[in-house]
Amino acid sequence: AGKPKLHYFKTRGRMETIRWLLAAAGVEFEEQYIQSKADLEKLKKDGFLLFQQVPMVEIDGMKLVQTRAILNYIAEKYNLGGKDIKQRALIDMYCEGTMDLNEMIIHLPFKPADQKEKETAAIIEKATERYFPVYEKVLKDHGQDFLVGNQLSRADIQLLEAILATEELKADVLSKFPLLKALKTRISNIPNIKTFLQPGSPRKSPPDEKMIAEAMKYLCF
Ligand SMILES: N[C@@H](CCC(=O)N[C@@H](CS(=O)(=O)O)C(=O)NCC(=O)O)C(=O)O
Repeated sequence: AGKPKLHYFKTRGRMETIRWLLAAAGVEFEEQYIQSKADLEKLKKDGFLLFQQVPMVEIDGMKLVQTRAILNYIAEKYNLGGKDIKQRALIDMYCEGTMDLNEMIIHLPFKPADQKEKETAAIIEKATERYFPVYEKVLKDHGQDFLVGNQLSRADIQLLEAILATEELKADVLSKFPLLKALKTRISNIPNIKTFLQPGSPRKSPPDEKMIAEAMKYLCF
């Protein structure tokens, strides 16, 4: 089978975590950017979008949609989903938490300008009062280099993505979380992830005003 092909906008949005997992697994992928309403309508008309939505990933002869389903497939295929049913349950719990935080962050740019400051403060509050304390305690109690078992899983990768996105909102957000700081350094230095964090990789930059205005034209948030 050829390389996976990702169908989405040239933005982070819901596709960015999929890019992270594929990159961490060392899997090269192609991207077909949706750059107009017509592009999206064509995918829908051609019957490629099961629920008329993107992300859509062409992989192993399938056209997968639904972000979680795509992430689950990639994690399973590339051994990032845990070794047994209990590890899988922990990984699912931790990933749902980081996806809840990440969901707030990806919707922030679409909030009205006069609500941005309040919304950003709410995200920082949730990150530092609800989410990061959980992962800090997990690392403390688990006593390993990774959140689950003693090997890299999607839980570590998705947490790193959420940490970096939160730091873009407030650079010192990890100031009270030494174990998360150490995890960030460890995971960022894993070769495939280090490469993904270098300029020129498929990693997308934070959304800018122009991108948002464009996306608003054909997205219904
Ligand atoms: N539950 C879906 C939601 C997908 C979704 O809402 N996609 C939006 C684009 S984005 O919000 O992910 O940027 C879409 O295709 N909207 C077009 C439409 O719904 O017609 C998932 O997780 O993939």
